Parts: sequence; structure tokens; C-alpha cells
Amino acid sequence: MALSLRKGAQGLARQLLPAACWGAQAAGTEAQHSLSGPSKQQQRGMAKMSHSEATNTFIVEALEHLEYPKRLRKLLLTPEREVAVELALLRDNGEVATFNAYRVQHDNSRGPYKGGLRFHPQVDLDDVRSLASLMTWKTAVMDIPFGGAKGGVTVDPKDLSERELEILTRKLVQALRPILGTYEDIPAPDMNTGAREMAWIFDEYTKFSGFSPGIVTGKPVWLHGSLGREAATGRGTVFAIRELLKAQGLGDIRNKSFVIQGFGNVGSWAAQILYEQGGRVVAVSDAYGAVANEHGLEIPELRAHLAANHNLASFPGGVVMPPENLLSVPCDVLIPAAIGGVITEDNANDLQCKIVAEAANGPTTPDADHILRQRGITVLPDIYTNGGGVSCSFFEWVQNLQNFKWTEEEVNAKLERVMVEAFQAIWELHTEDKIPLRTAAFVKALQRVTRARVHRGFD
Ligand SMILES: NC(=O)C1=CN([C@@H]2O[C@H](COP(=O)(O)OP(=O)(O)OC[C@H]3O[C@@H](n4cnc5c(N)ncnc54)[C@H](O)[C@@H]3O)[C@@H](O)[C@H]2O)C=CC1
Ligand SMILES: O=C(O)CCC(=O)C(=O)O
Repeated sequence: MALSLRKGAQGLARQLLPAACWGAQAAGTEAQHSLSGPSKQQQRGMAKMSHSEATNTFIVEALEHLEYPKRLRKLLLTPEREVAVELALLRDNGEVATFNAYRVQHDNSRGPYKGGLRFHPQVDLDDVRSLASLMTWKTAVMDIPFGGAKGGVTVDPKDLSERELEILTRKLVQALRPILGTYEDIPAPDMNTGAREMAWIFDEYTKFSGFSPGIVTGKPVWLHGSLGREAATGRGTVFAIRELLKAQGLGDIRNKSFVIQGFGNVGSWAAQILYEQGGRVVAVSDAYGAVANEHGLEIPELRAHLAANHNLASFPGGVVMPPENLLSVPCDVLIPAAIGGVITEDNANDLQCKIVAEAANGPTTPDADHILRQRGITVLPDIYTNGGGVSCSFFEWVQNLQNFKWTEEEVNAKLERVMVEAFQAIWELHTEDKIPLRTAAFVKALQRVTRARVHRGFD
């Protein structure tokens, strides 16, 4: 039976929460912006909302349906630990360069902190704080026994040699070692990191702590990684879209049209699997260009072309197009699979799709989300849509703890099951309580995290 929201959920919360939770609001200074979404100034449109304010806006919206006490809100909205370090690197040219790096541990009520590491020039503490929070809600929506964390280094990896990148990654592990651990905090890949970086992390941590394959996920398959992990986020995105199309009575993937922003790990695997299932991927972009073909791009050829030429737009099987026009290409499903904050109030009215499937983290701002709702465009939220990645990371971790290896078929079958079950849970809330899928996902996650936190107690 689904929990009815507002009154019903509040009743549940009161039963579960120690009396102290219901007292006066906790004393202390709460930064208003981080606890309640946008400030008044931002609501008047005078300043851009930060990533963490945007994430908190969505959480606060879901909390309105749960009516938890204010002091619990603070606990749920603010991270448990934020670590900022400076990494010094002796460059190949003999100069010393420094890089800012962060790890934010948002919540571990349901299990060890879990989340990726991003290497990107736009990484800052606020960005990582927002991504860490999303991880808490994502692991809860997927119902896997992890909490949420995220890390990042403010660096453009293209500016470094492979040797420099390896040293920087190892220095990051040295700096974060006190807060990492197989049962404490387990990193994974995110933008501009992959199996190569995870192998360095595994090796560096193992030097200090002994054989620890479970310290990091997304490792190479020949070095304690899991079969299926590399494709898992893209594959999970396709399962998510399949379930939504089915639930909305719109048929299946075959002959539907897709536009994908970002053609890295997530975007290119989603494209490949959609292609294999008969979907038409009509336009894709990356940070450097975009290419379109209204009849559908030959994705295997496009991937081979990109690997050989490092230039998506020069693919002969399509026409080059300005990447800034990509989001408004007509399609059934638009898949943002790159950076956050790309669908904004400035372009939300230009979208010409029926569904936005958020494979990226935080691609839609709260204002844009509102516009999409008004326009009747369904948004499959990030904390569900891209949850296949961390779910498969959980499978990798379990295999590492057992020193065992599952087949790719086993992994993909388990991935399908978690994606289907998570969809059913949020679809039920969405239809019964008539709330958007994003709100339903946050409500479900908040219920699960709160229940775990309360039953563990506060001592
Ligand atoms: N790798 C994973 O398992 C997971 C990744 N995600 C999210 O998916 C998104 C993509 O991650 P990955 O594919 O791993 O990263 P990646 O580094 O493999 O690929 C990123 C892609 O986005 C493109 N890109 C960057 N800026 C762009 C822009 N302004 N416009 C268009 N394209 C742009 C890059 O050129 C590249 O093609 C991120 O938001 C990440 O947080 C979410 C869950 C798991
Ligand atoms: O695989 C993981 O542990 C986390 C992946 C990630 O960073 C994400 O889901 O955003």
C-alpha cells in the first residue's frame, strides 16, 4: 500500500521519530539559502541559483508533502562532512601546480557513503555538495544499501599528461585516505574519470591498507571490476525510458526518436543500447560539436569514428549542427547526459520532446522543471534515471567482498530488476498522489533515508 502523503506521511513520521525531533527548531545558524532552496533575492530573479540551492529546492518541494519537523529538515539538507584539500603537482615541465579537490559526504544513514569523482574545470565545493546530496537520494530510490557522497578535482584533464594525471589521482587518495574505506566511503567514476583512474585509486589505497578491491568501484574488469559496470548507467537509462513508455501506453523503444547531449560514458552507451533496440538516435553532441541525421545515426559507426578521430561533428553519416541548437531538435525523448544546469528557464520553452530522461546529474533547473511540467513534458528524474550506475557499483562491491565474479548476464538481469522495481515505486506515488515523478522520487528517497536514520537513533 502506498503511503498517502501529507497527513498520512506526517503520521508515520511522528510514530517513527523520537520526541526530541518534534521540539522547537534546533538552535544554531542555518544558512537560509542552503536549507530552503532559493533566497528571496533569487526568487526575484536577481541572482542565479547555485547547484546546491537548486537541489535543495527539489528536496524542499518533496518535504512539503511529508511535513517533517524543521530540525529534521536541517539534518536531511546539509552534508555530514565536507573536505577541501589542495593538491600540489610537480608538472612535467618542472613547475609546481596546485589543484583544489573536494569530497563531500552527505548522508550515511542507509550504508557507507558512495559516489563518483569528477575531474572538471567547473568543479567547486557547491557543485560537489549538490552532487553528494543527489547520491543520497539516488541510492535510496534504487534501494541499495549505500549513503551519498561525491568528490571532484578542479582540473581539465586534457591539460595534463597521463603521468601527471596519475600522480594527481594518487595524491587525491593520499589526501582523502582518512575518510575513505571499504565500509566508509567508496568512490567511483564520474565525468572525465573511468576505469583507468579507478585502478590507480585501488592501487594507491591498497599500498597503505592492504588488498582492498572494495575501496572503489568502476575498476577495469580485469582488475576486480564488474562486467557490465561500464555500460550500466546508459543501460539503466534505457530501462528507465522503456518502463516510462510502457506505463504511459506509448509503446516501446523501437522507432522512437532520441536526442542525446553528451557522448561520453553515459551518452554513448545509452545511444548504443537504444540503437540495438531499434530506437532512432537523431542527434548527439559533445563538448566540441554536434551531429544529426533525421533517419537515425549509425551509432556503432559513430562511436568508432569518435574513437579514431576524436571529432564527433566530422562523422560522415550525419550533418553537422550547432551544439546550442541540440536541445530543441524535435524528438520523442531528450536525454541530457553531460553537465548540470543545461535546461533552464531560458530554453525550456524551446524543447520539442515528450520526455526528458535525465541521465546527467542535475541537468534541469527548478524554474525549467516548472515550465516543463506546465508544458506536459514528462521528466524522468536524475536520481532514478541514472541510478543504474551506482546500482552496478553496488554489484561490483558485493562481488569484491565475496571475491567472486558474476557473468554479464547476471549483472544485467540484476540491473534490470532494480531499475524496474524503483520505477514501480515512484510511478505508484506519482499516480496515486498526483505528484510529478521527480517529487515522487524524492519523497520515496526521503522516506527511506529518514526511516533508517530514525531507527538507528541519534546518540
Ligand atoms: N559515469 C557514470 O557512471 C555516471 C555518470 N552520471 C552523470 O552522467 C553525466 C555524464 O557523465 P559521464 O558520461 O560519465 O562523463 P564523460 O566524461 O564520460 O562524458 C561527458 C560527455 O559530456 C560532454 N560534454 C561536456 N560538456 C558538455 C556541454 N557543455 N555540452 C555538450 N556536451 C558536453 C563531453 O564532451 C563528453 O562527451 C554527468 O552528469 C555524470 O554526473 C550519472 C551517474 C553515473
Ligand atoms: O557508481 C557510483 O558509485 C556512483 C556514480 C555516480 O557518481 C553517480 O551516480 O552520480
